[in-house]
Amino acid sequence: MTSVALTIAGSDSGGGAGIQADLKTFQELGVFGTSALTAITAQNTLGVHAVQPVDPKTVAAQIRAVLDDLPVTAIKTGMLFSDEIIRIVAEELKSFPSIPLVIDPVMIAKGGASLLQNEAVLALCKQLLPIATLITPNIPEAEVLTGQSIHSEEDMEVAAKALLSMGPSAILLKGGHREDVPFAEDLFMTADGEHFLMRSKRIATPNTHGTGCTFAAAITAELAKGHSLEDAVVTAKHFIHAAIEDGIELGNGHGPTNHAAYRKSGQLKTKEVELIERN
Ligand SMILES: Nc1ncnc2c1ncn2[C@@H]1O[C@H](COP(=O)(O)OP(=O)(O)O)[C@@H](O)[C@H]1O
Ligand SMILES: Cc1ncc(COP(=O)(O)O)c(N)n1
Repeated sequence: MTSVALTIAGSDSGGGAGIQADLKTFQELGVFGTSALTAITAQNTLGVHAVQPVDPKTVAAQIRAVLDDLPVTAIKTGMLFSDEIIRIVAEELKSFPSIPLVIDPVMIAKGGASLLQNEAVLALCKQLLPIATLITPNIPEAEVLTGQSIHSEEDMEVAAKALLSMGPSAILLKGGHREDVPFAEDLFMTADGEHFLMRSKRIATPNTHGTGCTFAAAITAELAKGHSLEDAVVTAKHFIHAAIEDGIELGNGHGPTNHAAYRKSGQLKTKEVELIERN
């Protein structure tokens, strides 16, 4: 049977991040992608030029239209932009508690533009984190959500525990922004206390536009196919590593990753991704 995933996110006209990255990733992993658009951004590899949020009622109507008819088996959220959109998304999703929900708490684009209004952070914490199967903050997002600064593996562990206390079942704290270390290391931790690190070589490239969206979409696709959360995050790490390694030279700024790289490699699990168990 065809697996179906839903992404609730913003549009990136440049095609590297947002809903476009999510749908390409779903397709590459053999999952039928559906979407609910939260905002239109005029964006390219150099930055965000304009943001037009979608009317919250229209966001809700898109979610309902998809979930009332199609057999969605995993949902992801990306750019949500406002308090009103977050509240209405949470309200809609509360009726579907059995569908795994991945929340990527998107806040700031690589070029520095805000994709989440400051006053919406509280709604994100109160309305969405408690119903999430997994949250996937990067380091700056985890710093905003916890109010703690993160500079080391130990800081990542403390922040992950603080974020789990806000209610999600699990967290994947992405370490891509720790440019002081030669590896790209992400910490996975569940509310049940399981945790491991996923470490890969840091690739020297400016082409990292949409890495967070693509990573969370790959996890969602794997969950939609019925894989466990642990297997989904590991496969997604291989997917994003291949996509960054084979990045595409497009535009004059932060170019996109290559969503097709993992499939083209024959879904090869590279030795460059190392799992480090912790207890
Ligand atoms: N230069 C890089 N080389 C290899 N992996 C990277 C690189 N930058 C980010 N990653 C990985 O890409 C994923 C997304 O990471 P991150 O950049 O932290 O998130 P975001 O795109 O949300 O800011 C993580 O698995 C991270 O470890
Ligand atoms: C519409 C939209 N959503 C999300 C991102 C974040 O992208 P990144 O993964 O590069 O942080 C973005 N730039 N645009």
